[in-house]
Amino acid sequence: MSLQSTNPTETPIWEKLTQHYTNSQAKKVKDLFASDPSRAEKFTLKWNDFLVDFSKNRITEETMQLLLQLAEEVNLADAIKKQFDGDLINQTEGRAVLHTALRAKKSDTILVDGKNVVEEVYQVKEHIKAFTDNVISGKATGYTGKAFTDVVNIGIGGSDLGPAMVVEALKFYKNHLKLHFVSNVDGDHVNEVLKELDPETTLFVVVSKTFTTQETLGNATTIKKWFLKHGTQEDIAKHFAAVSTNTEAIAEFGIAADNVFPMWDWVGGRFSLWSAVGLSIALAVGFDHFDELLSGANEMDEHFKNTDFKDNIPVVLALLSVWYNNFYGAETEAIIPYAQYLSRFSAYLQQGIMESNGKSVDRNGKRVGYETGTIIWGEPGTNSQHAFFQLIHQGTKIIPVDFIGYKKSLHGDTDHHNKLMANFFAQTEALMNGKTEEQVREELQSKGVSENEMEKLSPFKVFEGNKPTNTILIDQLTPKSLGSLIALYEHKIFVQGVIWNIFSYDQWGVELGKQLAGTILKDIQGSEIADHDGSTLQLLRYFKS
Ligand SMILES: O=P(O)(O)OC[C@H]1O[C@](O)(CO)[C@@H](O)[C@@H]1O
Repeated sequence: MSLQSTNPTETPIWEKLTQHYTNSQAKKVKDLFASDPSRAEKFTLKWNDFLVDFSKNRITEETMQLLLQLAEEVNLADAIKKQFDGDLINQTEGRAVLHTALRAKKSDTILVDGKNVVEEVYQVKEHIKAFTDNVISGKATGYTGKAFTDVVNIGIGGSDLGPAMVVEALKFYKNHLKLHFVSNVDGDHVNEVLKELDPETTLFVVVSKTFTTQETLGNATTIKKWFLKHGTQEDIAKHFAAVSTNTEAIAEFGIAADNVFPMWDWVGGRFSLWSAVGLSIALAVGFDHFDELLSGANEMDEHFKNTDFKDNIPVVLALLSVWYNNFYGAETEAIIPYAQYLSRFSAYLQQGIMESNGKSVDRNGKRVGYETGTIIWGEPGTNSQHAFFQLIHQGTKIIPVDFIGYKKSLHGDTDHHNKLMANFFAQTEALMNGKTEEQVREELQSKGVSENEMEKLSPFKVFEGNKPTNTILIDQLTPKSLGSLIALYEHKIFVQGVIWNIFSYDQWGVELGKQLAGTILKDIQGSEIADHDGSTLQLLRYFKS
């Protein structure tokens, strides 16, 4: 069954939201705090070990009521049900969207074409456990009988970013295996990784949902050639594993059937780290930690599925994002984790969010008349403060920011953690309150600055404030809380897609470039160059000369 197809701008509430936006412009968030002592509490959600404070947004209770009404009018509840039930909501590819089934409970039943996919998921999980236990314990060995020391994940996009992000995020929980990731077709990437490896003790995991991706097949072939300079064709069975829906292509590549992990077409690449695509995660931190990651995601799934929209973290964050994107014209959102371990988190979400909601055609196939997907960017705090926060504080653009931090550190050094978190809290406070001219003058006066100098300097030192932020404060970075955090953003993506009436689970926009690269490769390798525009022709001729 397909999703209801109503454009948000056609809902009765849209006009009211537009008016509400116009009427609320004069209000500053810091004044709203002054007039309402319970504001922080009103706009905070507590769930498991998460605290989500969204009170520093340009919202009132009325704003939230109207946005929640929007969620009703686009029939979000029905859309959520359809997704979890395995309806074919990825209509342009005729597929169900069931990354949630990958972290479902063993007792759950989720039917696709009349078959309970949870049973298959658990069979593959057993396989992942057995395989990773053997590699980690040293029971599985390389072709000379030595235990594995290194693992290389060969994949790109969803077959790289998720595993790479999580392996980095869970570094604290890691075992002795050294993980490497090869994604870029640029030979520098694979060559630099190969320099570090011993063929006798390295395991290669080729991850490609389709097993047709140029970059991944190119890198896998280069690595296979390198390996065959040391081991034999037969030894490949010990050193290569693969994850894909395309089992025939894997067999052709020469990978032993025991080392092949299936994927399903009801899992999108960017939502696939919960499947065998996460093999390198399970290798890096052990199956039990991988399973905890999944259970954290499952708890967020339950929260999302069963909680009233007003208390539902992914729904509330999605509505706030729509508020800024569609009414304030905010084009970007920054995601700033105050956790070095989450250094790849924004890069991972760039694919998740931008590949999903970067669409300009609605579910009726018509060009949308409103803004859709936000541009996502970010780096960990405090580094980002010393890099681009200037623009967020004093630039002309409105950039909503998610601040993600942890109450307890993993390293246990209170001094470091207190300093980090002092910055975390200080930034959201500064972004909201800003600094008035009066405050600037007082400050300058106290430093003995002359009236004349003060006149000149104060405009530059004023901070407008009123910059929106969400604070996501989690108890500690554990596999479980990470699973919940990732799932939170996955559901936020879906809610926004429903509101914008777009298909979030296809990615046709990346196809054209791939096709043209195929044609141009022939131009580069052959003697003739086919017809192109003047610029491309000139560039190709210059490149070949
Ligand atoms: O896993 P595959 O099939 O190699 O695809 C890799 C990536 O390529 C894309 O299809 C497009 O970039 C992504 O959606 C996907 O994650």
